[in-house]
Amino acid sequence: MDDKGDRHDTDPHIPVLLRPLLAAVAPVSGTWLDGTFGAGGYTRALLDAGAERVIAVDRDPLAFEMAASWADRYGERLVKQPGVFSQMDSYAQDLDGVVLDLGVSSMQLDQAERGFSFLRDGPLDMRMSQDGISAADIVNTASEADLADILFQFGEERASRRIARAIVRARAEAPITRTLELAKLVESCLPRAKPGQSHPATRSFQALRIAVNAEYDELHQGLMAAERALKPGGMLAVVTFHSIEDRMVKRFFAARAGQTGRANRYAPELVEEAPRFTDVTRKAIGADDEELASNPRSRSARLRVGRRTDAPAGPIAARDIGMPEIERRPS
Ligand SMILES: C[S@@+](CC[C@H](N)C(=O)[O-])C[C@H]1O[C@@H](n2cnc3c(N)ncnc32)[C@H](O)[C@@H]1O
Repeated sequence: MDDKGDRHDTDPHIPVLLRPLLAAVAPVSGTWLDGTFGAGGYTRALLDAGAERVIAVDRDPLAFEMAASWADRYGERLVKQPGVFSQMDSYAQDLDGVVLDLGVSSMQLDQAERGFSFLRDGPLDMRMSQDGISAADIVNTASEADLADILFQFGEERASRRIARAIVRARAEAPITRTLELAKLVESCLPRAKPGQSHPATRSFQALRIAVNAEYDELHQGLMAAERALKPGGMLAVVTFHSIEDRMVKRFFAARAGQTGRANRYAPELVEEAPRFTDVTRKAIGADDEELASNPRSRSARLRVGRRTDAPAGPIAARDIGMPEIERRPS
């Protein structure tokens, strides 16, 4: 293990918005499901706050290995469940609470060999679950138009066409297989970042990661699965890291809280139904100054919370919560 690897075992991932999350869902009791176990920061906090049992889900097989040193302390109160949170209702029912802390963990980002980081050289992988198609598969086989759509729709990258063209030209010479190779290629298509601006490859890497792990689809399915798995009165808390995810969670709660109106100007008028969630956060909760100072990752984190009612669960269309869909943009 390299020096970064050693650091992961001792200081893996600082949980974001933990204090406001616990305050928003208090009092914690009964059975909870943590759909994004990661380094277990939320799971541990829920167990320590009074949860009798936490079902901890993660699609990354390494997540549970890293928790081996402390997880046994909780005995049968901690149930490790490898898998995806979109299937949470097949793992458990009648839950008192569900927490989702979306995206990647610091351990995943910091390990060069996982291929998530544009700052560390590694294989262009980005698979949280370590199976399925990798970022290299997409980069080397998708059409130029599809690449541009992924970068634009999933990463809000305005230079998507320019970058897609550069990728297709470069891969005609040799496949793009390393993270830094792609990062440099993206950088060559964009103006140099000014001080304080994010790295030019940030949006492209985010877009590819989202595509590789089908993250928007997981979120859409996961919100519906939580609705099916929660008992009346149960709490759903979701922490997001960028505007598209936050929009999806916001619109889901708005629609489920029985708020009428249109999800967007093309969508049909939402029908007023018995609310499936109440006590929904009016305004997303962000990090306070103390957390911002101690954990830069918290800068873009947003928390939204809702309480399940006894109204029957049901489906909601992806477009009604503003999920981006890959489709050709007019040229
Ligand atoms: C931001 S980290 C969670 C950190 C955690 N809250 C903590 O305090 O340590 C996100 C984790 O969720 C996992 N993950 C992301 N999407 C998932 C999904 N759809 N199903 C299951 N696990 C997922 C990732 O593998 C990663 O380990």
